[in-house]
Amino acid sequence: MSAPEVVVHRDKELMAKAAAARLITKIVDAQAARGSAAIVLTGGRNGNGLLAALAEAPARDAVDWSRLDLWWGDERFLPAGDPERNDTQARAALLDSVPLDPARVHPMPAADGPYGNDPDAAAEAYAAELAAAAGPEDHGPVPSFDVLLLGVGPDTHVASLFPELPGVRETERTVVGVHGAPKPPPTRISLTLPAIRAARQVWLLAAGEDKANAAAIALSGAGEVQAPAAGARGRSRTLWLLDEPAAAQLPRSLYPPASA
Ligand SMILES: O=C1O[C@H](COP(=O)(O)O)[C@@H](O)[C@H](O)[C@H]1O
Repeated sequence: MSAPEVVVHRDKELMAKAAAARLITKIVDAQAARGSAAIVLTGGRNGNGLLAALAEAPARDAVDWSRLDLWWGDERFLPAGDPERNDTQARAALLDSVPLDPARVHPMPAADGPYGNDPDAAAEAYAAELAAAAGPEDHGPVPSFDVLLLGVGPDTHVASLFPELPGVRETERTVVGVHGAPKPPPTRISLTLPAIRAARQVWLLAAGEDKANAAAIALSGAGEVQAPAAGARGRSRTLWLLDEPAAAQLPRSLYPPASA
């Protein structure tokens, strides 16, 4: 697992634009090297901000959208199309405006879908979908995602892994149903830390002063059960993309001066 690297941008708009540019480059490189790319999307303000910036970026046309696999790191377990679902928000921010192959877009099941109102069955089904997409070259029953995006909550949650809840302690399953999440809605589906750690690169996004304490805790040696963001690491790279307000409580030793 890789050690965290920190990049700080002036404000959240610049952070979103820079992250979008970085993601376009990663996708283009992966498609050139392997024919396709696999990305895991996150919900939340910063994840959606990145997608909106990507939609606006002229370089988005460098991506072959038909050779891109999209997965989700977590989902709010609500009916399909609900405005609070992460996939609904991602479609509005970017996905509806690019020529994706629908067969390569893998939303997590909805609460009015084939598993009914059973998030555990829905999580099991998503784990099976991931396992079916994994090949012998992959590291376990999930594909080797090129980039896995994560927003960081003010309480250090990532995906829908919240401090001290059972999901963050999971060591076997790749996807779990989440019950009683402290952030609404209480019922969710989430990748687990073992699934997150199968990604080549994990990028954690945090902007705004309400994220400063979470970033400082997670980057200062906290345990992953108390601070799930601390356990989110990529196999080859773990990148924290912050704006200055979110980085305000970090020791300066953690990042070089003023990235643009
Ligand atoms: O509920 C969620 O929250 C986190 C963080 O969101 P933010 O708005 O505080 O940035 C998000 O990463 C996750 O996907 C989402 O379901």
